[in-house]
Amino acid sequence: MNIALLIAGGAGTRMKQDIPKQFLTVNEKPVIVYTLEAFQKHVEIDVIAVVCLEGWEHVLEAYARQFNITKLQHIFPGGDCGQASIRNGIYALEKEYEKDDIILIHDANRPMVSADIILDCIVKTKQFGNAIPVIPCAEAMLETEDGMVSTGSYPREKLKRTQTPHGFKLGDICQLHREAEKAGITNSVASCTLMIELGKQVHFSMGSEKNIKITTVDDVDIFKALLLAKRSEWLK
Ligand SMILES: C[C@](O)(CO)[C@H](O)COP(=O)(O)O
Repeated sequence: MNIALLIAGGAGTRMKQDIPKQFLTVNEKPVIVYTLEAFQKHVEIDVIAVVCLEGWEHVLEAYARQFNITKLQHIFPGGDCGQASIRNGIYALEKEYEKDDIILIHDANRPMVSADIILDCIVKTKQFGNAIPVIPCAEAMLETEDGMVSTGSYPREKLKRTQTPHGFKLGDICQLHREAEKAGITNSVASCTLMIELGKQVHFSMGSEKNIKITTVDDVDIFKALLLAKRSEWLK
């Protein structure tokens, strides 16, 4: 069984909009619906669950009905940070599914995730026990203490930019979060950073520059351009 867990618990403060970024409508469709559709259409995905921002559950249910997202079977409450939201989702799923089931934890605001990225993540998770899609760093990477001036640089060949979905066995990711609770780690940026903070290794799967995370208003423009490019490809 392969389960997609979409994380839609964030209020989207970096976007400076009243509507959380995952519920913003772009070209007449909410961002989260594009993301749901990517997993709905994927033959390898059996079930979709969403960790949802409080107060938006009914909106999500209505969208699922309107856009025929039949694989959406669970909606769980969000937490006060990403780590807490993921923990809520996986602990709830643990009660219903097997330890060896594969879970793909995905940002609800990454609507351009492709079928190939999802498939490669599943294949690598089966092979290595976990998989994190990555892309190279194309720019020079500088360090700073205050965000104003540089304090050093970092070799970009040694860096990878991480994306989602993050693939795990359900039992392993629950175990990781229990270890984090014991160690007092409460606000790791992502499951991959939590793995590393707890001394474990993550394996890489295929990412893409097109698998964007909609965080700022600029990202919405990039998303619109990518949608247009996809549409022109279909029309060819
Ligand atoms: C998980 C993630 O997408 C990996 O790049 C990223 O860390 C999520 O960050 P956010 O702060 O929850 O948007």
